[in-house]
Amino acid sequence: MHIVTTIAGSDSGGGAGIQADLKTFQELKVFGTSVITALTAQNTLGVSDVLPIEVSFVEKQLKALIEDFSISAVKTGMLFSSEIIQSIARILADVNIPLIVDPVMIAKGGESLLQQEAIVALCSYLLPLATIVTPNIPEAETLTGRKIKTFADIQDAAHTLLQMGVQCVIIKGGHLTDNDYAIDYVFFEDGQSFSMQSSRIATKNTHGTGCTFSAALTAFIGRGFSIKEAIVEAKKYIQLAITYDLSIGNGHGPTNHFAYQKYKESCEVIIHET
Ligand SMILES: Nc1ncnc2c1ncn2[C@@H]1O[C@H](COP(=O)(O)OP(=O)(O)O)[C@@H](O)[C@H]1O
Ligand SMILES: Cc1ncc(COP(=O)(O)OP(=O)(O)O)c(N)n1
Repeated sequence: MHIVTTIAGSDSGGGAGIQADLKTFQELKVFGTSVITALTAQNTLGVSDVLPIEVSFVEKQLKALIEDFSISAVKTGMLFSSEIIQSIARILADVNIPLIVDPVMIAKGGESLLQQEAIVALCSYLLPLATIVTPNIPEAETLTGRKIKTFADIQDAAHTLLQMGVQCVIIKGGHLTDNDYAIDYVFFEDGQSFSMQSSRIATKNTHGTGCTFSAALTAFIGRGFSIKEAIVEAKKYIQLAITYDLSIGNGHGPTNHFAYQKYKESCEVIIHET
């Protein structure tokens, strides 16, 4: 059994964070373990409060897992503070486990999930350890300090992130809503790149899409897929999870984790080598 770990915040509403990650891990047949960095009081309408976990206790959770399990991939989501980032980076630097960093910053409703001053720590301590980083467009803008409007801007941002020491950058196009397609752009440290295109689903139920995509990626990497295979399969997982979305709650509903195993053979993702 492949064991994977998520280091992230809890979403009481179950659509994002730790809960989305563990549901994805279960569907993709890996054994999920977790390190909780913060509790959020959250539902489909937004985040009403955040309670960060003490740094020493975040460390204890991660050390407990590393001491006992042979972990085949780790992902990070909501990390909240510079102190939490530095402490987990110190521990992860001593183990050789593929690391997927989803640089979660702001919830859909605009509430902050990462303190502003923690962005420097993310770039200095965690990104150099990352196998893959998965920013959406606003996150890529914040990490690189540059506006992204064109494909050339996306390429520039990816190269800046690669220079920070990341091996592979995926800039997700979910926020580029002026397009009939949801296109994600992938760049590797050796200069290779490709884009993945799927049809854009017209729905408001996209709570937790970023968490779910990066969790699927972590599960496939943990199972031993190549980085490219894992990225394409994770794109199929999120495409189907959004296509068969769940209208739960009164705001942005969650994605559907049951869709992938049922419909994966029929899911089309178009790859363009660039
Ligand atoms: N409406 C949509 N239809 C299809 N795919 C989408 C849609 N919205 C987002 N995606 C996909 O979901 C994944 C997560 O992207 P995004 O929503 O940009 O992340 P985040 O939740 O971090 O903002 C990406 O693969 C993106 O292309
Ligand atoms: C606890 C927690 N972690 C992460 C997020 C953000 O999730 P994301 O997948 O980026 O989805 P939306 O916020 O866009 O729905 C979160 N809300 N809570």
